[in-house]
Amino acid sequence: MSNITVCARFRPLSSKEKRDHGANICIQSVDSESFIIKDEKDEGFTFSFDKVFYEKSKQADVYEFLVLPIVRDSLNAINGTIIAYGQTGAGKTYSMEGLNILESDEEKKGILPRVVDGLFACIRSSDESTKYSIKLSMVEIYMEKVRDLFDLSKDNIQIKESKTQGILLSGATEISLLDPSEALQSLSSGIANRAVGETQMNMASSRSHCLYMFTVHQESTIEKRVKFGKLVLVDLAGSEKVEKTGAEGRILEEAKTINKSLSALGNVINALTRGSLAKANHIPYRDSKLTRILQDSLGGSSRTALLCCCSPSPSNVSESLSSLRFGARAKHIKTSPFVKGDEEKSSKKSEAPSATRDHASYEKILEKMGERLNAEDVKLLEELFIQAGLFDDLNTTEDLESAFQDVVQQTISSLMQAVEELRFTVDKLERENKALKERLAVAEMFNALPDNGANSVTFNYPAVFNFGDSNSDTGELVAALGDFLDLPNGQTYFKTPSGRFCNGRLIVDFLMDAMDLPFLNAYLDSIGAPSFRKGCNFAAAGSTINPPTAQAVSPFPIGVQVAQFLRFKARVLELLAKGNKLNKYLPAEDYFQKALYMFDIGQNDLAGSFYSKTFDQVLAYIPAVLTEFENAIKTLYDQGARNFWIHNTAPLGCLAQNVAKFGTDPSSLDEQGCVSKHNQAAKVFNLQLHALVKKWQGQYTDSNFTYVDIYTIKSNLIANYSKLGKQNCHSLV
Ligand SMILES: Nc1ncnc2c1ncn2[C@@H]1O[C@H](COP(=O)(O)OP(=O)(O)OP(=O)(O)O)[C@@H](O)[C@H]1O
Repeated sequence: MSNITVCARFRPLSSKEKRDHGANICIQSVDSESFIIKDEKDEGFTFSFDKVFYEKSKQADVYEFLVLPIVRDSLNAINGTIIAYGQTGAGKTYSMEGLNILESDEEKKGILPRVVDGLFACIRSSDESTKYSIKLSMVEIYMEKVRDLFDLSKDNIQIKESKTQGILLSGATEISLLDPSEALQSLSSGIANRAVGETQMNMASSRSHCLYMFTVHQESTIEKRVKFGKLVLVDLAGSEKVEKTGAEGRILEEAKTINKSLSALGNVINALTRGSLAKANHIPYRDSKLTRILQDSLGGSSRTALLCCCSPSPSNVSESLSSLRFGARAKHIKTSPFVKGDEEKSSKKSEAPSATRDHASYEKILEKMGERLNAEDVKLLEELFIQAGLFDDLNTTEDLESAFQDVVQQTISSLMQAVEELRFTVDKLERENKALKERLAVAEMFNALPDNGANSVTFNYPAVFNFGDSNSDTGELVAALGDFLDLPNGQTYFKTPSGRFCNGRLIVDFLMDAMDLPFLNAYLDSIGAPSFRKGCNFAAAGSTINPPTAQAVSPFPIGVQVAQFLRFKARVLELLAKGNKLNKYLPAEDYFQKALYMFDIGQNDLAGSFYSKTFDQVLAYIPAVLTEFENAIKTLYDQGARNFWIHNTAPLGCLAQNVAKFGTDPSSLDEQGCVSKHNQAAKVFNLQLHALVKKWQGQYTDSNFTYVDIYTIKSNLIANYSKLGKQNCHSLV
């Protein structure tokens, strides 16, 4: 007999997924039956199904391949079932119903309206000697209760089993369908009664399993024969992880019930796929209402099709993988003669009067189990039977065996689920632990500072003298080169290129704002009448601490910037002494002592060395860079500077140019996609710089040194880049 037909369907990316990950997808098509999916660790898994419907597939393709053959069979009295499986928002309802069940757009129509058209078309074209009638029932399984969607007062429909008709829903409303448009109206009113909740994953997420059951009744006037074909379409509730949806309270209970019934479906599929062991392998249909109703479809002689709906987005890859694995397992189910035997067994069971209970056999079995198990386990099993209410159902030795297997299976599956949940928790805790350790390291770094914390930072300086590179260059390099930057530099705040290598403001601009001081003018930008009253900026893009070498350029290394400062100071003092009328544009004499001296430099020393040095050589180079820094600080101190802010170096490995140059091998990248070695070098540099700042504070006791941990601030921005509306982290360094 044939296997279940299993297909995978990938919907197009949603707008949220596009916002979070751009156009990235985690699947790569191999052909119309196979594809490769890459998980979070970039490991690829190949899946093959009867057919794969990619993002551009049409609703009609899905119907024609997966459903139409089953619709045709149902008119030949062969039962058929079509199941849509997948995470919330993966496209199950879209595949089943289309955008709206009453949608007349031919392209977007889902499976259901096509089934309706298909059934009526087949009937119209059949020969006149056969009379057909179609009936429709619609139920949903919500919180393990079967509700009639055509009559909500029937909210706990019982599932029965008949020897001739198989599984039946006792008392469920059946509507006779006379034509396609009436059928669609009936479906639409049933759908409107579905329980829908709201989760973060999908605003209109269906929280129940919905079953559409068409019964095709046919009567041959020639053969005087009556036949039935049952066609069941199942739109399952979402298979997502509870943790991801942020479910709480009732929604959490719903999610747990959904997950339980879906894992029961998985267990039934697992048990069925064990093939020849089937005799010894009890199929736990009774573990959930869903599996009990689908008993005929999954294990009987009906034809079954499974559509695994998935998102192609990397953000949903673990859910997609679990849906695909479910589909891959289902592919191995064979409708086997054993299952028929099992059915017969079940029907015998329901017919057996309870008075014939065979307690002697029951005890005999327990005795037999005692030969294999110790007394404590036998006792435990007895208790489990009582808890599961199995005593009342135990009529024969076979019942007992089957109940025993049920209990064992249930215990195994709940243990497996517990292991899976524990694994997930361990993973989560490990991740949290790692993040906490990193935060702790940073906090320790800050605590070690003699003068740390926002409260101790004084924003009370008459002027600022700044030294640095492009991070704080407000026009120095552009003035030096006599060059202009084009837009987009300056476009978001200044509305014109401002000499900054930035679209808007730099950190130094925000700091000046916070200190109620005007933006700093570049030392060389002296055309017009720039005011240097509140300070001066010597930072120039591309500059380093160490002097340039044949391998590394540096427009104005820190030594030159300090020399420029000395010249600036001498000139100011000279002009002040002359009582020049332009003095109002110059700092007052005492400002040189009261001012804040800011430094944001060193990143180019590190990043530049990676072009000519090995990682170890870069690390070995750091002390020389810091010695040069120390000389600059000493010169300024000797000149009367007393307030110093030292910015450490940002995560260089996240700079776009470093990723492009040094990050082509994926193993060189960290979890954020940044070059690990560059970030490690920045951390080593920062640790040594931090120690040096502490040394200065001890050495220059009449001064204030503040170490500014820009690395951590930027790391946090990078880790949260998507929340800031950025497509990657590289624009944040
Ligand atoms: N193949 C597709 N083409 C275009 N849009 C799609 C496709 N599949 C799904 N969508 C859209 O994606 C969104 C989520 O799909 P849908 O509601 O079908 O998910 P679901 O799996 O049924 O979720 P739930 O389990 O919560 O019911 C909907 O807006 C739907 O219109």
